[in-house]
This record gives sequence, structure tokens and C-alpha cells, in this order.
Amino acid sequence: MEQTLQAHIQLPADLDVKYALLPGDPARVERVKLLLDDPVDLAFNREYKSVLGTYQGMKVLVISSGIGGPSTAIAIEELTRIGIEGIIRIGSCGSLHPAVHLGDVIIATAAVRDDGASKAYVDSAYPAVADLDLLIYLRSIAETERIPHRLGIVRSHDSFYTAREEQLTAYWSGNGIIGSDMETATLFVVGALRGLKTASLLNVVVGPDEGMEEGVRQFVSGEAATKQGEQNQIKLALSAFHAWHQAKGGE
Ligand SMILES: O=P(O)(O)O[C@H]1O[C@H](CO)[C@@H](O)[C@H]1O
Ligand SMILES: O=c1cc[nH]c(=O)[nH]1
Repeated sequence: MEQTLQAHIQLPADLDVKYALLPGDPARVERVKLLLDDPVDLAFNREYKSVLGTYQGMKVLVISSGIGGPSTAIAIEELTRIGIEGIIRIGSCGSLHPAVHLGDVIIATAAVRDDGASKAYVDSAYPAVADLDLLIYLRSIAETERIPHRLGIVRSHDSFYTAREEQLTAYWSGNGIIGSDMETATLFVVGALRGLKTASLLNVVVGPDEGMEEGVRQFVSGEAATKQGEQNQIKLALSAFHAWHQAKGGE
């Protein structure tokens, strides 16, 4: 009998895969693909491009979320329905901290919920936090592999071009927030509500004293430090999933 596909991600429920990497950009899926064994293209519907492969014998799915909370929440819901148990976002972000530089990987411990999607699910008093087991694996691997990184709280936002962006960045930076992206808060909240383990690794593509627009433009054109940061975040995410997989006895 033909398998019913999830409405948006267009994937069936019999892939038998538990771990998903979630970049925002569909183009990043292609770059993850180069690091996997036996990659197979699955689907590309709207912003959701997916590839299935293996990493050190462990099956892993890569699927893009598109930009922002709503499309991310849809991806999380449909991934849960096909049996995914852990999601690590491999995103890009801006630095809000003077010592967090281009190409550093932020390991988000929690996120300020300035997104709209997570509020559609649950009261804002509910925290947006990463899974502790994944955080422990990620920190240990980043240290061992000497990947430039920093753990801390990020802010997820819904706007990019309002007149208040600089003011908002200064406010949150002044309150100890180290980076900003657009999906981490949604991932942490919706993932927790659905019983998933989630983490978010953010490659810094906008430096602490740089404008958002210019940083993102440089990243897209292949700036060297941010290219390396992307490789680092992908390898870190794959290694953390592998460590978790091994801890479960390879099941
Ligand atoms: O590079 P990705 O993963 O899309 O992440 C960041 O880039 C986009 C904005 O340029 C937003 O999605 C933001 O969170
Ligand atoms: O502040 C920033 C910079 C890059 N990307 C984002 O989503 N936010």
C-alpha cells in the first residue's frame, strides 16, 4: 500500500530514522550531504528540502526549515509524526557579544521567546531550553575537537528590517544574550511540548559590530570564517547525535 506523505515535508512514516539536522537554508542541506555516507535525496517541497544518509553507521535525516517560527513549527510537528526523536538546528545567527566572532559556533542553552510561533502554542512563561543531554555531548565534543564555541542564551526574533532592530540588539546584548536567530525558540518550545530532544548550533555570520544585512550578504557570498563555522557546526551536530546513539546502545 502507498504510504501517506506528511503534508508539507512530503516524507513517509517508514524512513526508520530518529535524528534530524535542521538548517534554515535549503542550500545548506546540500553541504551537509557531502559529509554523509550513502546520501539519498528525498523531497523538496516549498522550503523543506530533505536528504537521508548515514554517519558512522547511524541513520540521519537533514531537512531545511525555511526562515522563521511558523515553518519551523510545521517541520517539527511533521518530523515527530514520522518518528524523529531528536532535532539539532544548524543555523546562522548574529553575535550580540563582543567576544563572539564570525565563524564561532554558539551552543544555545536557552532562547528569548521573541518569536510568534511558540506563543501560539503555550504561555510565554514556559521556558525555551535545550535538552541537557545533548548540551553535555555538544560541549564535550566542541572542547575535544577544539571548535571555537560559546554556550549561552540566544534571542529568536520575527523581524529583520524594522526601524527598531539596532535598539533591540543593544537591549538584549545589554542583558547578556549572546546571539540572535529566528528559529531556536520555536524549536525548543515546540520540541519540548512534543517530547523531543532538541539543541541549536548557530554559526555566527554577523559580527558584534556589524549590520545584520551586510553580515548575511557576506555569508551567502562564501566568507571564509563563516564557511568554516558551518563545517564545524555540522560535524559537531553529527558527532553529538552519534554520542547519544551510542549511549542508547546503537538503538
Ligand atoms: O541560516 P538560517 O539557518 O536560515 O538562520 C538564520 O538566517 C535567516 C535570516 O537570514 C534566519 O532563518 C536566521 O535564523
Ligand atoms: O541578528 C541576526 C543576524 C543574522 N540572522 C538573524 O536571524 N539574526
